[in-house]
Amino acid sequence: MRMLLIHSDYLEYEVKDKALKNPEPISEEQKKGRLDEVLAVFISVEKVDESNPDEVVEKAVKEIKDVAEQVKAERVFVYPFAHLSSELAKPDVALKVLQKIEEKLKEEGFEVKRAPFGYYKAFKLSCKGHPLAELSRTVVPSGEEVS
Ligand SMILES: NCC(=O)N[C@H]1[C@@H](O)[C@H](n2cnc3c(N)ncnc32)O[C@@H]1CO
Repeated sequence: MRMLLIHSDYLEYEVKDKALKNPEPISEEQKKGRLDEVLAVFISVEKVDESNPDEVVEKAVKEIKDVAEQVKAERVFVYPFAHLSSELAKPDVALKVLQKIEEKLKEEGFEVKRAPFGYYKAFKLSCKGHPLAELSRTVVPSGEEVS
């Protein structure tokens, strides 16, 4: 899994078109979303993660929590982003992984939004620009190597 973490004044998105034949069903309300004072986490779930999705969820949540504590962010935006890897996991595995990351971050006490899966979306992002505002992390199941 590849993650790009951007500490932001805000992230807002608007769903445009379907990017998959069967995107995640969403309500009218989910077609637009915004969070202020947020750690935006753009995530590409990778094929290597399919060998142990639950473990990669645990590792990702640990990394996100660690960065959020460092930058003092109480909100996290989980954003599916198929552009950080050339070896993507299948959509059904990727969606489940992203849903579990959202759920675990909420259990940790964060306010969390997750952008809809399987769509092209317009988005606006305001990066804060401090030294820890732009970070990347890679997590893989144990025993797998990072390519
Ligand atoms: N920016 C627009 C977009 O990325 N759209 C992506 C994601 O929302 C989602 N998606 C599909 N596979 C994956 C994956 N392995 N990891 C993350 N998202 C995925 O499906 C869309 C088409 O790939």
